[in-house]
Amino acid sequence: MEQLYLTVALDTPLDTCFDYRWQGGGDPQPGQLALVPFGRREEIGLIVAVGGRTEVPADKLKDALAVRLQLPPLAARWIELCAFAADYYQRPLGEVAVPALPKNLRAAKTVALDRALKKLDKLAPAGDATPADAPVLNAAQQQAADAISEAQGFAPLLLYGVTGSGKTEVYLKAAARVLARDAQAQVLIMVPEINLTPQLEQNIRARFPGADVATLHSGLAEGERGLNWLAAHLGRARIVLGTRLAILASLPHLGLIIVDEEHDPSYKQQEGLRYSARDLAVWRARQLGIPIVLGSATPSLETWQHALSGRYRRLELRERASRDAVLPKVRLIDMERDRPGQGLTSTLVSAMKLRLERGEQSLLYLNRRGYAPVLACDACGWIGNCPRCTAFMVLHKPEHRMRCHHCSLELRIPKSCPTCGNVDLQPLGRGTQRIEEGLQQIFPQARIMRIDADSTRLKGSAQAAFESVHRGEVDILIGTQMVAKGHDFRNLTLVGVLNPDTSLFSHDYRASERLFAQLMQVAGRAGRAGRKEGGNASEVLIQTRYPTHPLYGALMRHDYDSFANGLLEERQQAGVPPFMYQALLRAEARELQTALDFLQQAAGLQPHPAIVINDPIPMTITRVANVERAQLLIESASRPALQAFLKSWMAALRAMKTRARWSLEVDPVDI
Ligand SMILES: Nc1ncnc2c1ncn2[C@@H]1O[C@H](COP(=O)(O)OP(=O)(O)OP(=O)(O)O)[C@@H](O)[C@H]1O
Ligand SMILES: [Zn+2]
Repeated sequence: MEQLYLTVALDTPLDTCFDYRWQGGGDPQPGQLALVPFGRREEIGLIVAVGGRTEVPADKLKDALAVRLQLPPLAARWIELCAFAADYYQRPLGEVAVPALPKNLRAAKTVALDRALKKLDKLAPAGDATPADAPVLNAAQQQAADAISEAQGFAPLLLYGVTGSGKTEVYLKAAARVLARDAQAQVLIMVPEINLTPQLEQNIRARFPGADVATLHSGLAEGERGLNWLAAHLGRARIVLGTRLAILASLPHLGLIIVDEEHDPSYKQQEGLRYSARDLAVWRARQLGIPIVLGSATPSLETWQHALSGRYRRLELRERASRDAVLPKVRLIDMERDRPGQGLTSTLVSAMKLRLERGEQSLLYLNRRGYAPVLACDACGWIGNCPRCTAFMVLHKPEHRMRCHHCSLELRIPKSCPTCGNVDLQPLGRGTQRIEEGLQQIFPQARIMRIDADSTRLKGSAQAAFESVHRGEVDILIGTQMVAKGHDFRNLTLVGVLNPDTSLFSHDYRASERLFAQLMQVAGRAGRAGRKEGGNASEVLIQTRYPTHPLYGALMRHDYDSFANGLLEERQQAGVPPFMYQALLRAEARELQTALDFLQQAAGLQPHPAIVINDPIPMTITRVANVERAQLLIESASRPALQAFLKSWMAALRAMKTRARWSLEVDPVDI
């Protein structure tokens, strides 16, 4: 028999694939997984080619140890998707494809894989229970759903619908049609946060009792994640609901992609392979020639620009869906006139009181967790800095700790000032914990709940918290952006926004886009069910020192269109994305100078006429966990030119000798 060689992609920074001899029999296919010796370890890799020849000399060639023949190969289309991502984000194929697989499948032993396959085999197919009733779509929803179903081939559609306009129903209708048309078709529905999956999952299962539904997100236990991944890969799961990592799932019969809240920053992976799941989703839809729906009340400027230029088709839902529901009235509270006590103005307190009397819920939004952002000494001016970062230690009172939000260091709260001994240390500013404490004093009878990253550390606690809000066991909810998006609160008629001003004057040109989206989203949690008999009109109260700022003006008018158009004009004049393409080279070292020197050298490697290479600068938070960090911004008006430059530049960077650790990010969002 002819000798077989496997070309295998491995999860390593070396930008190449590796050949192995295969003497094990069977019929290994590209797209299957192989266990191979690599250095001193054994690793699972993806077989990208199987052939009868290799360039590697016989004495250098090693044997592959095993091939997972029981696992049907990943489709060529899937490998192409990974190869595209690898190419675009300047990574080797193996660093994209292998980590995209669930851990259980990548294990050196096959117990977990075999068990999962057996379990799936035995699992009864989804039943034929009667689907839950769907509301009758309104005319705008119907039109949007029709447009999606009628789309032929690759069709990017922006579903631009105000908060509470019933975008979910449009997704479900479009999904139902795809599933009905083709007995194998699969639909991928993506949401930005794990917290949003349970509510939607329940909804989907009730609506599609005959279809297998699989969820994919980082909150799942390994076993379950492996099982769900396999269900998708084997074509069993007809609907896959997931967060950003689901974009790299194997879906051999994918017929429709839906990206809910497409503007959400969570779609951007911020470590390792820094990909945009939304951008990859669009690429995947194009590759497969299928429709993709990007849904949002506040589309990203990138998507908005594509809709304006006609590359994406815009479908609109201008009205709220529930009977009698209208968008809430937005009012600004001038904090110079109505001075807050405990962080809350009297206007806001009265509005909350009214809700309590009527048995309606209020939501307070403050994007800052902890008790106070800093602890200080009035006597000598000492401030509680993190010893390892250029950042303050955040006071966490219920946990009796000072915490650094950058390196996670925890310290005891000092009883007295470390410099002068003063025992009267003052917390400055307010986080969610301190607001919660104030609320308990103002409304001792009210049921108050705080939802933020600290209150929901335990697995399942976030879901439990949201469920109790939905059940009406909470009168006042205080939270960070976790509570702002997506949730369909039915009895909430007041939203109070605390302290949004800090983002108004940020040096980051994306800050106002983000702030506006956040405020519109959180405002959108109020008044979704329509006005009850004798109930309050829903309202949003924003505490600000800048009541005349145009951003707030646009917010009061619920006018995303002109706000977005205005921002796009500014961006075009300033020559920033989406009118410019960027990449960011980051370097870290013990000494800042080492990082800066590396970047300086990198900047001088290859001048290029279509590329602007800026000066290296220290990052805003320069030191994190005793590591100094600097960055270098690369820009070009042409994406292909930038891509071509990065390719050869990366090769040159890899050849450089430096003590700095570095990484490249394409389309960075935090600069
Ligand atoms: N045609 C309809 N008739 C009556 N109620 C509807 C209809 N469509 C949707 N709804 C209800 O309207 C509410 C809001 O819908 P949904 O949560 O889908 O809004 P959304 O557009 O996703 O909003 P957001 O952008 O704020 O997440 C839900 O409670 C939903 O059940
Ligand atoms: Zn720190």
